Amino acid sequence: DSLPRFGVPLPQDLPNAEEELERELDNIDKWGMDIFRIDMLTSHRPLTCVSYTLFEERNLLKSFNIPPKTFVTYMLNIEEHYNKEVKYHNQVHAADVTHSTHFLLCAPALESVFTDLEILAALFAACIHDVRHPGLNNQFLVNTNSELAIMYNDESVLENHSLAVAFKLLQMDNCNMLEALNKKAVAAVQKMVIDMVLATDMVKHMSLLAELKTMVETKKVAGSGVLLLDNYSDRIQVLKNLLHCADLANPAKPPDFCQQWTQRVMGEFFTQGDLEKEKKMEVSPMMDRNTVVVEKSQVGFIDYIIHPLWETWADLVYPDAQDILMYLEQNREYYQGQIRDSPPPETA
Ligand SMILES: COc1ccc(/C(C)=N/OCCC(=O)N2CCOCC2)cc1OC1CCCC1
Ligand SMILES: [Mg+2]
Ligand SMILES: [Mg+2]
Ligand SMILES: [Zn+2]
Repeated sequence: DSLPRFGVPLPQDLPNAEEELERELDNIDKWGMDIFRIDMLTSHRPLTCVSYTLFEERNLLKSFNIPPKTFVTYMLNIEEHYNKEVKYHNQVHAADVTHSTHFLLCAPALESVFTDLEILAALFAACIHDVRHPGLNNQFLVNTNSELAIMYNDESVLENHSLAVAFKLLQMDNCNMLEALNKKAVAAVQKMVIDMVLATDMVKHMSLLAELKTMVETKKVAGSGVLLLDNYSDRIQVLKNLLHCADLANPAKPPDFCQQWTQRVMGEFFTQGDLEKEKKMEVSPMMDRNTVVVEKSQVGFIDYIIHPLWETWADLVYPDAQDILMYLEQNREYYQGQIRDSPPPETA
C-alpha cells in the first residue's frame, strides 16, 4: 500500500490533476504559489499535500526517521480536524501559513541559522496552529462562558485548544510522527511548538512587535550577513515572529489571493457577528455586516497592524522581504482606491 505521489489521493474527475498539481507545487519556494488551486486539485487536502511536499523537499522525513506513511496519516488526521464549514480558519489557511512559514525560513538572512529540529518545529506549529478553530474568536468564547474558555481560564483559549488537540492526535494509532526522536528532542520540539502557537494569539501582537523592534535595533549579523542568534530566547523570538508574520500574511500576498482571503475572513467574521446579534450580545467591531466597510477596515488593519509588523520583519531580514513589502503597499493602495469618494492618489 504505497503512498500517492503527493501524499493525497487526487480527484478522479480531473484527468490531468497530477500534472497540474505538480506544476503548482513547482512554485513551492515562491511567495505566489496558488494554495487555492492546490486545495481544488487535492480534493480539499492542501495541508497534507503541502506539508508532505515540504518535509520531503527539506529531507526532514529522512533526517528524523519519520515514516512517510505515519507522517501522512497524522497530517490527514490533523487536516480532518480543521473545520471545512469555517470560511477562513480552515485547512486552506493552515496550508497557506505552512507554505508562508517555509518561504520565510528560506530568507538568505536566515540561511543555516536554524537547525533541522527548529525547522521541523516551525513547520509543525504552522500545520497545527488553528486546528479545531470554531470560526469564533477568543473574546466570543470568553463572553459566552464556553466550555473551552472555562477549560483554559480565558487565556489564549483557541491557541491552547489547537495545541492540546495536535499533541493528543499524535498519540493515535500510526500517527506518532515524532516516535523516532529521543525524549530530549521531542521535549524540545514540543516546547518550541507551544511557544510559537501561543504567540499567534493576537493579544500578544503589540508586545511581540515591540520585542522584534528591539531585536532589529540591536541585531548582530555574521560577516556573511546571516543573523547571529546565540540563545534560545532570541531564537524562539524570531520563530514566534516568523509564524506570526506567516499567520498575518494575507495583505502581503498577490492581489487576487489577498482579496480571496479578505472575502473568506469577512465571511467568518460576519457569521460571528450574526450569532452575536442573535444572542442579543454586543456585535464585535469588524463583524457587523450592516456597518463594516470592508475596504476601510482592510486599510486600517494594514496601517495599524500588518505594515508595522512586516516593515519590522523586513528590517530584520533586509533585503529579503522587499518584494513582500511591495505587495503589501500595492494592496493597501488597492483598498484605499476602492473606498468611495476617497481622495485622489497623491500626484508625484
Ligand atoms: C485579510 O484580512 C484579515 C485576515 C486575517 C485577520 C485575522 C485573523 N485577524 O485576527 C484576529 C482579529 C484581528 O486581528 N483584529 C480584529 C479586527 O481589527 C484588527 C485586529 C483579519 C483580517 O482582516 C480583518 C481586519 C479588518 C476586518 C477583518
Ligand atoms: Mg473536518
Ligand atoms: Mg489562530
Ligand atoms: Zn491562523
